[in-house]
Amino acid sequence: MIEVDQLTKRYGDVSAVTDVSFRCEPGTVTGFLGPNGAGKSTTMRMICGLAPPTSGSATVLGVPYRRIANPGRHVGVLLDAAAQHSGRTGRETLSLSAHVLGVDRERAGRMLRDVGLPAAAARRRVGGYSLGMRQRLGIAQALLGDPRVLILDEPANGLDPEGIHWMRTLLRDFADRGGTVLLSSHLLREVEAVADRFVVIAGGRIVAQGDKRELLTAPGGTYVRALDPGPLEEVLAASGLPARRGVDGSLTVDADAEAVGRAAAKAGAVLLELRPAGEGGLEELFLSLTAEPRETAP
Ligand SMILES: Nc1ncnc2c1ncn2[C@@H]1O[C@H](COP(=O)(O)OP(=O)(O)OP(=O)(O)O)[C@@H](O)[C@H]1O
Repeated sequence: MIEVDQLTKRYGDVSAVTDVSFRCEPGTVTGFLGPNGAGKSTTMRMICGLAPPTSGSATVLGVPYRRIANPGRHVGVLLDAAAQHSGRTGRETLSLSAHVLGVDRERAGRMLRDVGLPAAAARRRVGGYSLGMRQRLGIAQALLGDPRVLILDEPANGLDPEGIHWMRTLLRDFADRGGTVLLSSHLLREVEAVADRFVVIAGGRIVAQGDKRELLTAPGGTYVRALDPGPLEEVLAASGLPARRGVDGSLTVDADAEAVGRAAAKAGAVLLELRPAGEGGLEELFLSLTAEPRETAP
């Protein structure tokens, strides 16, 4: 279980994270999504005790992370795969972690094989690893202590398609055995395939969270994409039907298709798509929720 309660982090004048609250339950994978600079890493660092919050709190397994004795035996963390010591081999890296955690070295060897770093790869120095190999090593490290919770920041970065598939299966199995997973990723299709719940953050604030089914089947309304969205947006606004613009230029309108179609006809808009909102899966939801507010002409 992970509980995040009104976490806020400011760096001087920069509000990195503002009033963020969510829970991750055992037996579930929670996808933590947001555009670059949204506040995902900062939130995860606060959960893991690496950045003190300006206000608010976070607990893992009921206590602040820093109060967990030998945390690697309870919580597997992968925040920055590039941060590993480049002069050590993969095997040395994991043996050292096994020693720190009090895990037998045989398990370290097994973990390396399990994550796809067999003997030849494990004997090489980490400095010569590809990003995908570093991620695999980081995942082996996170799993080494047989934890009940996994906190992974962009674990699929740099993995090849086989690696991404492997990761998905691993996380699903982990959760199905009662584990708790919090996972951030830019790979929306992958998150959609594996996560049970989503937390979406933009500009440091939570813009949506909930069950996958609830979020992806939710809002109703109409999704419309026009060759030039500007005039349509103006007619919609003048008709009392304000639209949310996605970063792909689409508009989501709280109205039925007929009302939007009539507005489009009035605007003389050339439509490329007109359909119920929510059919475009996680990607569409993400784009509509995380679009930057548009600057209006003076
Ligand atoms: N140490 C720091 N000092 C100042 N500003 C910071 C610091 N760390 C993060 N920020 C700022 O906080 C905001 C959130 O950054 P964060 O790294 O948490 O975003 P993110 O969602 O993880 O982004 P990405 O997907 O690009 O990794 C950004 O505006 C970032 O510039």
